Amino acid sequence: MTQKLILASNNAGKLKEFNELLSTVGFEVHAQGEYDVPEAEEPYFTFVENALTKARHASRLTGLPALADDSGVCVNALGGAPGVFSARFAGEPKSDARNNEKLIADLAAHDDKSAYYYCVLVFVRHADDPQPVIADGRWNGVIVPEARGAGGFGYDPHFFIPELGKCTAELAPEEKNRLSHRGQALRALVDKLK
Ligand SMILES: O=P(O)(O)OP(=O)(O)OP(=O)(O)OC[C@H]1O[C@@H](n2cnc3c(O)ncnc32)[C@H](O)[C@@H]1O
Ligand SMILES: [Mg+2]
Repeated sequence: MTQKLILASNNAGKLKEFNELLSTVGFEVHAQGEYDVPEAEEPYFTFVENALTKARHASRLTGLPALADDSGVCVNALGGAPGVFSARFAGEPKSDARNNEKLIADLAAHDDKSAYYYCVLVFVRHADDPQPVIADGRWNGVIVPEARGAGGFGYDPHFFIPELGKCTAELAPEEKNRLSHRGQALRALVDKLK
C-alpha cells in the first residue's frame, strides 16, 4: 500500500531531489504547496528544531504524515556559517545568487575553504507525534570562487568535491543523490521506518 506523505518544503530544488529519492520507496509524495501550506517560521539555531517545526506545521495543516528537511552549508573558516541561516544568508528576499556572492566575499581573506553540507530530516506520523523519526547526513567539500555547473540548487555551483574534481552543480542528479547529505539522510531515515 502506498502511504501519502507531505513534503514540508517550498524549495523547488529539494522537492525535485526528494521526488527522485522517494520514488522507489512506496510513498505518494505531495509538496506542501499543493495543499496551500504556507512557509513555516524557522526561528531556531539548530537544524533539528527547525526541521521538526516544519514537519509538525505541514502535518497539522494537512492531517497527513509529513517529512521536513532543514539543511545548509557550514564553512569551517566562518565558524560554521551560514549553517542554519543558509537560505537567507544575504537577507530577504531569499536569493541563491546573492547568498553565493556573499559567501565568496566573506571567504576571500581565508585560506581554509573547507566546508560541509549538512541535512536533518524529520518525519512525523501526525502533528503531535511524540516519536518523530530523525536522520542526518553530511557531505564534505571545498568552496571555490568560480561558479561551475548548472545542476542542483543553492550553493551547488561553488561546492567542490575534490575526489570527483567537480562542483556539485556539475553532477548528474542520480550522482548527487547517491552522495549528498540529503541522500545519506534519506536512506538512514527510510531504514528507520522499515
Ligand atoms: O525550508 P524549506 O521550505 O525546506 O526551504 P529552504 O530553502 O528555506 O531550506 P532551509 O531552510 O533548509 O535552508 C537550506 C538552504 O541551504 C542550502 N542548501 C541545502 N541543501 C543544499 C544542496 O543540496 N545544494 C545546495 N544548497 C543547499 C540552500 O541555500 C538552501 O536554501
Ligand atoms: Mg527554510
